[in-house]
Amino acid sequence: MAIKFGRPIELRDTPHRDTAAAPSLDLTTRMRRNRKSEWARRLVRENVLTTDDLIWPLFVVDGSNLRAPIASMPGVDRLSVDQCVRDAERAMKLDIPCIALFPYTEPSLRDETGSEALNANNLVCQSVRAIKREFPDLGILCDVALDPFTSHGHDGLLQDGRILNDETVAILVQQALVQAEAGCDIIAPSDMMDGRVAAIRAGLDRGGFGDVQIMAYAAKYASAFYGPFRDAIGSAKTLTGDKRTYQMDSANSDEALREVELDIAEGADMVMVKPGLPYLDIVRRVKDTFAMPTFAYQVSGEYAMIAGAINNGWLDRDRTIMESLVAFKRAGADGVLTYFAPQAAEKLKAGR
Ligand SMILES: NCc1[nH]cc(CCC(=O)O)c1CC(=O)O
Ligand SMILES: [Mg+2]
Repeated sequence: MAIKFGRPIELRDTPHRDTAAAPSLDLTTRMRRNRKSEWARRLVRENVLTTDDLIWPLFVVDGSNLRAPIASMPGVDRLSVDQCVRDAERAMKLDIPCIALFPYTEPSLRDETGSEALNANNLVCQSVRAIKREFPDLGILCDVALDPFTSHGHDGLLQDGRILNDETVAILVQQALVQAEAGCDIIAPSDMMDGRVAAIRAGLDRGGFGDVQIMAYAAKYASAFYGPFRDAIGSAKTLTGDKRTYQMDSANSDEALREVELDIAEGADMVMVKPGLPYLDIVRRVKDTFAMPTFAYQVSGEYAMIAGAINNGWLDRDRTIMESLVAFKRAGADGVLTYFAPQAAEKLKAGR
């Protein structure tokens, strides 16, 4: 008997037969064959989520040694600067490449024009400096928009019930410069004013920040799913009206391509679609059309829905989180901003 690798070839070549289930349908193709075991599923898996795909948004609040829960985002806290540094350390340990910072501004510091946004020592700038001091290799993304700083909760200047575009852009350029000065790596304009990417790019370049990247919230929809975020930054109660004159209509899709095209032409290095899961069709169109580094934001309301159901025992925690995140990869996203970043990274690092 011929011996190869220690086993009789005749035996090795005997096909495995499941005699108990002799097929009665005459099918050439049976899709289930490739799903028969974990190793076989791994072999044909088309998309994978890794820790490299994650951006973790954090909320900063004044104080020290403080972690203040946010009622509508169970499991997410507002962090004082020192605690923000601790979570930055956690991000480093979990191989999360980048965090995003959002401030809760004291009501007394909010005004009509959002002037605190330009304070080089505001909470965001303090956090960037503190984190960069300890963890220079962690990427930091800062949002550019005025809503955490304005008394009326809008992203731009409000005059006679209208949001001024060009006047707002001039302020956003200053805000971007203040954040770049603090050490921010990625400027992420989330305001949806027209022309802001070009203006910010020019401002950064003039200021000597040619290496600072821009991730444009290019296709950002006027969404009910931002509710918990507005609780977190304290703009929910003060917001007058809604943001439908500058954020996109959720019924539109072609318009997203025009928005993205403009932001790319204006110098965006990366583009974002927001919200996430309800807009995966937009992610796919954007990726297919422009082949740009494309990100999606799984926003606060999406987090609240999933976390709420998990906490009620209605959905399995790990499986739901991982399924929701790989969906972004399947849709063509290169990465996801998600409040589940640490949970997902822990799960990924633990392996299967
Ligand atoms: N312009 C600010 C901004 N940046 C990110 C979000 C939402 C993020 C989330 O819901 O998690 C918002 C809220 C808004 O536009 O009202
Ligand atoms: Mg635009």
